[in-house]
Amino acid sequence: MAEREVDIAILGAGSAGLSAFRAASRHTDSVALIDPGPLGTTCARVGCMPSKLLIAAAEAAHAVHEAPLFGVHPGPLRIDGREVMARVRSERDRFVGFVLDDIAAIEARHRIEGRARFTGPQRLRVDLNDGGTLDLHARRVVIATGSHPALPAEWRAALGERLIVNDDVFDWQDLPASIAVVGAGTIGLELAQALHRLGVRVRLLGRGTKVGPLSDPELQALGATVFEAALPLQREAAVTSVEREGGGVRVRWHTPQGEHEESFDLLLAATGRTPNIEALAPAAAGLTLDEHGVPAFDPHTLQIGRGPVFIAGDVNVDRPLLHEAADEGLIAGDSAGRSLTAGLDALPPQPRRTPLAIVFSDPQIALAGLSHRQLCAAGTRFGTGRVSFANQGRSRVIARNVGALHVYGELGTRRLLGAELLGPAAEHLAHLLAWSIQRGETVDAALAQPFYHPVIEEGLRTALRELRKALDARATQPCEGCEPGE
Ligand SMILES: Cc1cc2nc3c(=O)[nH]c(=O)nc-3n(C[C@H](O)[C@H](O)[C@H](O)COP(=O)(O)OP(=O)(O)OC[C@H]3O[C@@H](n4cnc5c(N)ncnc54)[C@H](O)[C@@H]3O)c2cc1C
Ligand SMILES: NC(=O)c1ccc[n+]([C@@H]2O[C@H](COP(=O)([O-])OP(=O)(O)OC[C@H]3O[C@@H](n4cnc5c(N)ncnc54)[C@H](O)[C@@H]3O)[C@@H](O)[C@H]2O)c1
Repeated sequence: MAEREVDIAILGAGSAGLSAFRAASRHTDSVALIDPGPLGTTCARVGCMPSKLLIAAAEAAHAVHEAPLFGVHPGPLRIDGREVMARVRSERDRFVGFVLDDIAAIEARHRIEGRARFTGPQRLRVDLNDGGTLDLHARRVVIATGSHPALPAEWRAALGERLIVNDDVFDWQDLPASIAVVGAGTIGLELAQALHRLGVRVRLLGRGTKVGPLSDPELQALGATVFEAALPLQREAAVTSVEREGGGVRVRWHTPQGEHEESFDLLLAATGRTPNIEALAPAAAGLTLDEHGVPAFDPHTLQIGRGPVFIAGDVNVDRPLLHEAADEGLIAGDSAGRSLTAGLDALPPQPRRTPLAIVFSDPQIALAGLSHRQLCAAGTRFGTGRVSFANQGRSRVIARNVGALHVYGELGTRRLLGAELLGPAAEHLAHLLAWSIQRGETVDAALAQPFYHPVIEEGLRTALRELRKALDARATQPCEGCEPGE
């Protein structure tokens, strides 16, 4: 068995691991980047990029479908599933290719192709892809192993290859005729709506009342109404049985309205993700996992306790988004590198960006800064500025006048704290809001910025004016609808 010593071992060459490698390499040349593959990152291979490619095709189909509203009649819509999927795959491959080029540019002595697990606090065993084994002594370890789809084991046993996850969708040669999508979180909503718009018979089953990540009760209720109108969605749907039926699947579920059953070609499980940590044998490194299956860590150093192990990206479950994974990788790699000389006890905390999350549904959903739930949980005294997009000028002009925006500001300081929205151009409005929040701006400073006419940002101005009124009147948010203890 081969043996080796390194200063820093990085487990996983995804978005977090690659950032960690770059940051760690500024401190020492003795860095090993370990991954069994397939390489190319979740984001580029089976996540952000291919899902947005599928959504882009769906938006094109939807634009044709909606064109008669403007008096434009393009003729019968024909969707060629093979062509749709060919573009998704080829553009996906292009994005993956860039990542593979970056990895290939890393000197071979730094790269280890294999699957790592702990055998001791600073010891790793790597099952090499070539069949060999490597025992590695690493002074520091960065865990950046990502996550995998979580799905009920009994569904896999019952459905075999008819049960799919997001990874499978992006390798399709053609679109299926029908699909049940279980889980109305971010992945379920994005993929179900895209497939629906591409002519696939879809049924999206959400087990709760909520659709997507909105936490503001008013917006949650609006979101449920909007998405129930936009696609075949059933909420409070508990799947009671799944079984093979001919070449497809038979799904039965229960809702407050009664029992339901329907047949589909496939069942797509979009039921959340599990961190890739158990297989690392964390106990061997002395790491204990909390109820979410992750060890306690400092989000400003990514250090686990005061030990030699750091954890970055989706594997720590904290902020499972691409830009956060990249940031966390940088912080973890840098902290691990600094600790080689500075020791493990007082690593400098590094700043984090204002939270920002966007769902590419239609209408888009976005959260910036602190969510309504977080503000309630912290007992913050805040006011809310609201705007509906129903009669917002530019939104109506382009027939995208669906949704609403809530912006939260602190009573007293008048600082913007957070926002939640569902509506047109939410991806852009959320950036403006996140940037203002990060700069520590008050509602008055935000309103002093220029607003053109006629633009969707004028809706944001209306919400800010409403917030100013609420703060002037000292009207605080009573936190109605927040669950006890939140
Ligand atoms: C369908 C979908 C759509 C998404 N859309 C968006 C979006 O639009 N915007 C956004 O911001 N985020 C999006 N995300 C989330 C985003 O993709 C992730 O947050 C991000 O890719 C996480 O990066 P990571 O480095 O933590 O994990 P990964 O990129 O998954 O990297 C983990 C690496 O660890 C390796 N590994 C695993 N186990 C071991 C081991 N034992 N030893 C060594 N290596 C190991 C794996 O092979 C992998 O290469 C989406 C995710 C999905 C699934
Ligand atoms: N646009 C984006 O930025 C984007 C897109 C996709 C994914 N992501 C990231 O990936 C993460 C994971 O997404 P996700 O959709 O897998 O997780 P999620 O937590 O958003 O949604 C999972 C959903 O599945 C439901 N669920 C779980 N078990 C179920 C069951 N047995 N039956 C029915 N429903 C069940 C949950 O109630 C939840 O609503 C997101 O939190 C997000 O950070 C981001």
